[in-house]
Amino acid sequence: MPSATLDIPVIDIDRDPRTVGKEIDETLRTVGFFQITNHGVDPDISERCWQLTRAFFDLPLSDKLEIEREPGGSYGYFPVATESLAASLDEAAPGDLKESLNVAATPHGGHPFADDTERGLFAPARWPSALPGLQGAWEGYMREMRSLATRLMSILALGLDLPADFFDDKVDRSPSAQRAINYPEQSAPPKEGQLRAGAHTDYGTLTILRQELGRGGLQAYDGKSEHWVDVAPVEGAYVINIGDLMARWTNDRWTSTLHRVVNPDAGSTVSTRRQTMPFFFNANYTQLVECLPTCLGPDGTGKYEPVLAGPHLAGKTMKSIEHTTM
Ligand SMILES: O=C(O)CCC(=O)C(=O)O
Ligand SMILES: [Fe+2]
Repeated sequence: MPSATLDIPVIDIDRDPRTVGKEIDETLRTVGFFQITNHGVDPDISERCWQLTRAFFDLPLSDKLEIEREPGGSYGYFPVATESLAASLDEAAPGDLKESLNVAATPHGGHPFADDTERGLFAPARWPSALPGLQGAWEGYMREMRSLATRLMSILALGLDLPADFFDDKVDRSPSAQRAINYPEQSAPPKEGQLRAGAHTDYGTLTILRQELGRGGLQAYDGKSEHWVDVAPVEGAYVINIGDLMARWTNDRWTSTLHRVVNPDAGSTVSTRRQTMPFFFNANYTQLVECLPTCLGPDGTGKYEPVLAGPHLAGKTMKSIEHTTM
């Protein structure tokens, strides 16, 4: 049952970055989710990408399967129910009622890969021959997302009392990923325990999600009241949350909040198809993630062992695909 106890704020980020950083710090200590407006993303680039993505999901399955995820890979087209996000938290669950398209960031500035896992996180994208405009539209949108993510990281740094450029050299070769999800109409009832997206936390530093106006379903978990709370779509806004790596980096000052996407009411007379586009931003593959200097505990230490960002991410991603019960 959704509850009104937890407020998911809408934050105008086109103000003094230090003030915005402090508001975000407050939010990430409690809710873990917020929405942003005045974010500067070019609306034409965003809209073109959104519409072409809808056209991709409308293609015949055979055209989409042309770029199906390769065994062992984490990019490309995932047909309905081939991934279970709850499995990333070791919960056995049926596959999520969604299909998705997943594209890796292009490598930045020709840096050598540390190993094959890093190479895999930057796997070259494949595009459907039936929709030639899709590649250009996605590349433009991913540039917008990367620049917004970098700006947000600098606001987050200020919120943590760190210099504005603190994260710059720690995320400039980030193996980020753009994903688009289509949650189709549900003509048959879901299986027991089957959701549009099972309860999970995100894995990396930051997620920037565009969702569809008037088609809800995303819910965040409020640990205090033990209720799921709707993240209602707001016109022109992006939903922002942090992932596990960022929570670890901040020594749990900030929360990587559990979230899920619930099924629409059965027998709805209006369309319940829903599209979203989350952009997952990460830290550089070889970045050592150890407690930030402003987040140390009272005894001057952090509670977690340092980890390398890349292998931490790769381990989580594969779990959600390999442990899906179909
Ligand atoms: O589609 C949504 O609203 C959320 C999707 C999500 O949480 C994810 O893909 O990690
Ligand atoms: Fe998520």
